[in-house]
Amino acid sequence: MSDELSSDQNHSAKGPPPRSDEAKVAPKAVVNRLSLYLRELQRIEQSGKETVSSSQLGKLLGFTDAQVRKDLAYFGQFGHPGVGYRCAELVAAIRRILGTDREWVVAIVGVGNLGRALLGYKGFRPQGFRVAAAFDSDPSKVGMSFGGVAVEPTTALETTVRERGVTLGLIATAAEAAQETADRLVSAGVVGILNFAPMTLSLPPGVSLVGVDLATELEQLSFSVANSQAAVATEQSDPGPGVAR
Ligand SMILES: NC(=O)c1ccc[n+]([C@@H]2O[C@H](COP(=O)([O-])OP(=O)(O)OC[C@H]3O[C@@H](n4cnc5c(N)ncnc54)[C@H](O)[C@@H]3O)[C@@H](O)[C@H]2O)c1
Repeated sequence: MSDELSSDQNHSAKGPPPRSDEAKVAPKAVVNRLSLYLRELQRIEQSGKETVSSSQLGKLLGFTDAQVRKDLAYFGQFGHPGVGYRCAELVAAIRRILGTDREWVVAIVGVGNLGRALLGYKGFRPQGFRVAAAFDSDPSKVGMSFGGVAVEPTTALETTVRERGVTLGLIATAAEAAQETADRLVSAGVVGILNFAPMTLSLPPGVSLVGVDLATELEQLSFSVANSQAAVATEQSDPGPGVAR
């Protein structure tokens, strides 16, 4: 995911309340890990376990216990001596920090291959994201329904966004249409945009932007694989301390 989070987190009346000072200074990598902690804690809760230690949580995700404690310390004190973290309590706290302790109303613009897949994804709702509208400029797609959401013409975008209280927009249009789509969403009241189109968007202050680029993620993966292979090769060729080559 690209690092395009707006530095201005000044959300409008429709958005969440301002986050704590601590949350504002947390690096993006820490915020990314919060989502991972949340997912894992929810799984642990579902398995019937009520508490978890930082080392157990870290182990499940491949992090050290120190990393878990340090990340969470950005936002407050959540552990209990001799108990660890109470899962339900930490889930609630992380949801509050991430702003997903309330429902976000989402619109998807561009109902092609990606837009349809996103509309069909059932994982948004449980995390607090309700997809309430979908738009496409192709008249042949208007009226079709995906994941229970009817596709509307882009001419209805502003009216529908306002009427349904949409606050987040997800752009899955062709790249050329992305900026205009973003401008229209923002003018209709959207305060955050998740952009899948391969296009750098320019947005006014107060509107948050996250770009998703799976090619970048694959580059990160290839970098990681290449480096761990190089590390293994070095280890295998290293005869160890005190051994003359
Ligand atoms: N970020 C990623 O990792 C990633 C992965 C896949 C695709 N993408 C990008 O996501 C976008 C969608 O990909 P796709 O495979 O679904 O493409 P697609 O061609 O199948 O779908 C694009 C849809 O956008 C609609 N559209 C075009 N202009 C529009 C406008 N002005 N308003 C509303 N709708 C409009 C088209 O009618 C079409 O239905 C593309 O920009 C693609 O490059 C990004």
